[in-house]
Amino acid sequence: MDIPISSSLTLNNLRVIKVLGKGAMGTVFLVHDMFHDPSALSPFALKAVEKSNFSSNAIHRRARWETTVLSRLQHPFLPTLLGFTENSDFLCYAVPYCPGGDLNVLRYSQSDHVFSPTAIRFYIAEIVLALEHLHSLGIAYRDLKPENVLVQQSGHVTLTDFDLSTSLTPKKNLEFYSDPENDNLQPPPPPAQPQTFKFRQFAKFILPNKTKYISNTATITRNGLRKVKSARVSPVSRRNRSSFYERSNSFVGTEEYVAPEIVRGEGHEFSVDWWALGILCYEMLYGTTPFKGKNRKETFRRILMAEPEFIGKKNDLADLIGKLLEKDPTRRLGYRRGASEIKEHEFFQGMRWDLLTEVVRPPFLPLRDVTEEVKKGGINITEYFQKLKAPPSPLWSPSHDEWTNNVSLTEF
Ligand SMILES: Nc1ncnc2c1ncn2[C@@H]1O[C@H](COP(=O)(O)OP(=O)(O)OP(=O)(O)O)[C@@H](O)[C@H]1O
Repeated sequence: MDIPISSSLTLNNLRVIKVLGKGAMGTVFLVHDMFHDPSALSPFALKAVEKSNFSSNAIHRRARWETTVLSRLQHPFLPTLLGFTENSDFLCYAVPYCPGGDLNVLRYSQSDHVFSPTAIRFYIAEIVLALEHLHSLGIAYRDLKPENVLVQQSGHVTLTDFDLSTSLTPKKNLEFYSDPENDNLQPPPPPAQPQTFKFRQFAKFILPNKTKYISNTATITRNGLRKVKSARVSPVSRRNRSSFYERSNSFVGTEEYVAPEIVRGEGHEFSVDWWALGILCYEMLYGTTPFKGKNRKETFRRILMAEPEFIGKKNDLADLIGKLLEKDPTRRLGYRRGASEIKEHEFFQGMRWDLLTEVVRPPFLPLRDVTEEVKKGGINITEYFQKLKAPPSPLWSPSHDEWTNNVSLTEF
């Protein structure tokens, strides 16, 4: 069953099934449209960013930038913007729901907390195609990590979280974009065409429940699962910018995943994503990142100085990782010819890149559906937000836009 969703969301029609996750920017809900989809056959993810968090302007810029990026994406391994709306207190946007959790959760569900080389080959190949598409649009992702690789109902991947991405190509190719590091903010253009939701039958969630923060950079879930948070360091001013080929000097990303050129504060470009891909491969293979130190300072020192350690006989995967973790970005695999260089590596020998989307038996498939959760009922998202504000005034009426600036989203 396909349900057309218009680019403009009607918040009053949305019912929250559950909270999917929270990040630095906002809360992501699983919702369904009570008007178009009363049985919740096609739930979708709604990210709500609270405008009272916009104090420094940085979150505001990044949220708008993320919607702008999402509105341009048309790729099977990247999300599409299904709808967008905002009022005085919230900015909300909808993307397809990924019921399989993220690669971090999935890795912890494996024996020994590592993936088989076959699974790594599948996931990394899809991520390479997603990054290739982003780079072709002039977007460096800059936040690749297992937590940002979600698993769709089909078992294929979707990258999420584009607020740290940036445009690196000439502005003439990016006329709709407003890079968060520039002042020129534009509202996102509507999705190119009405999107449709496919009927989804779920079997199992692998999402963690509540998380408990242990530091600025990591959380531990109830299952003892480690979840790395983005190490967001304020952007520094740009340098070394040529009119044709822009380089970003922002210091962004998750500390164990940041490339040496970012640590050094040098300008960086698309190859930071190929570095992060190397870290991701390593973590999927060994269950730990290669340069992790006791603290951020030591991690950064190791990123700059240490070589990755490989266990056992060096194979194609280890060779690929070594070439992606080249400290000099100009010698890193992917620097000269982008994704093509990575696709040509021996690890991917025999890979039918054009048929990846056709793979019907990916390594893991989400198993359980959300029927039970939907049966429990949900809450109208407008009511949800209203519950979070200060006690309503006697003059309050549901038709008024009454959200205050001080509400904070919490789990219900
Ligand atoms: N489409 C989706 N389907 C299922 N879960 C999702 C989806 N999008 C986001 N989530 C969940 O919500 C969490 C937070 O989402 P997201 O990373 O986009 O928020 P954020 O505020 O930008 O986070 P961060 O602090 O990492 O920047 C994700 O880690 C994931 O668990």
